[in-house]
Amino acid sequence: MVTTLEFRRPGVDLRAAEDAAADLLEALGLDLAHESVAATPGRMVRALAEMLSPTDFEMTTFPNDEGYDELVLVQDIPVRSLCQHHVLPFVGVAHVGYLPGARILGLSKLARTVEYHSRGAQTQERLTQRVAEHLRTALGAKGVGVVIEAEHTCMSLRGARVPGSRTVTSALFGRLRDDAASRAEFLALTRSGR
Ligand SMILES: Nc1nc2c(ncn2[C@@H]2O[C@H](COP(=O)(O)OP(=O)(O)OP(=O)(O)O)[C@@H](O)[C@H]2O)c(=O)[nH]1
Ligand SMILES: [Zn+2]
Repeated sequence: MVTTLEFRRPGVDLRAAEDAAADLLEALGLDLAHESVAATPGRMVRALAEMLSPTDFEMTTFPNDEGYDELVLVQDIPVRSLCQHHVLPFVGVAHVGYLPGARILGLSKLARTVEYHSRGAQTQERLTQRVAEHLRTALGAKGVGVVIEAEHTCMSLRGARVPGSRTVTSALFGRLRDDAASRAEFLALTRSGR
């Protein structure tokens, strides 16, 4: 099981959210009287609730019987999250790696950890740190590294309007932070798609 996310109150009231969404859209000048948009506040709330609700999972690990001591890296894990300032999506990829200790992690759990922490409204910086911290705590690895590259729609679709710009963040622990060769190898592998 995984830890509770920060910046989140317990309890979701979908009914209250739907009423508020209808008020919001009408206050912004949308006419919800027409049949084709009458259900829009409910859809909007369900879509947001889905993006804000993480799903728990088991962090399956296995004994590192062969003593594998090189980098394990999963590249291009999709990231979809919401920025906490505008509640607009930011979308991109994560590259997540670790140097195993006594145990290795089920590979899908790297992607599940990213997905778990992506559900919410946050900064990209905090998302990157949360994924790395989660893996560090759960795995007892000798090193953990996370790089996220994402486009923030609050920056590309409105405001500064800079489509195609990517924000790159990283969080490194242990040997991937402190050992120059391991750090360089990890960062070089995460740059291969850029
Ligand atoms: N550090 C950080 N900033 C973010 C993230 N997502 C959005 N922001 C920024 O949050 C800031 C909010 O700035 P404000 O000036 O309060 O909001 P705004 O008037 O909508 O700003 P503009 O986006 O520049 O139009 C903006 O600069 C966004 O680009 C993120 O993940 N990390
Ligand atoms: Zn934003």
